[in-house]
Amino acid sequence: MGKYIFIRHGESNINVLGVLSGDSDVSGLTEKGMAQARRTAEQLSGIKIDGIISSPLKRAFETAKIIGEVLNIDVKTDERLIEVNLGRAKEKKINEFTNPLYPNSHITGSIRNLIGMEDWDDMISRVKSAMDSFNGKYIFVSHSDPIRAIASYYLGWTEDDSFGIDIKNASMTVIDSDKNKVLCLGAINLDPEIKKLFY
Ligand SMILES: O=C(O)[C@H](O)COP(=O)(O)O
Repeated sequence: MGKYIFIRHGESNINVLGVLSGDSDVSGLTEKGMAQARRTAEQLSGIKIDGIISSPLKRAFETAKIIGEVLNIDVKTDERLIEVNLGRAKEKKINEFTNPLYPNSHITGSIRNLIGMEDWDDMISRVKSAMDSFNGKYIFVSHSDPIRAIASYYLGWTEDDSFGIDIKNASMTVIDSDKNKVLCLGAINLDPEIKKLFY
């Protein structure tokens, strides 16, 4: 356990198509996604951490490599940080599965089982397992759903409670698991008071 800076990868080619990625690995970063990753790396310059752990998917690993180059830290990958398994929704248009009253939103729990999507609690368990394996101060580069899920867990929220959370590309969500606290959620500018915890 310790302090974790969860970073969603930068914008990917599939993100811009309005297509659900899931654990698909067909998509790397756009030029904008690379610029987002570089901007986030600059926010983090000067921190002292124990490592960078990344989802093995190309869009996340490319983001982690950009951050690692700026911070001069090698990147390790861990499958437990991979994006949610979307079942039959993988690589399909987002709005085929979201509530038609709320286009471009999240697939909600009731549909999860119907399409064979990974269970919300299972997703939380695997991210927590990764945190248990890396004790200290880490950057975890991951994806929209796992970050929203682990933040909701530490906020004491359900999946429905978190429906309004939109984890932006290359944004930072900082969790202090020793204190069971979410210090920031989807931030693109890191609060200096939070950054001090990583010196
Ligand atoms: O498309 C998806 O699976 C999610 O909505 C976003 O996934 P990503 O964070 O890997 O882009």
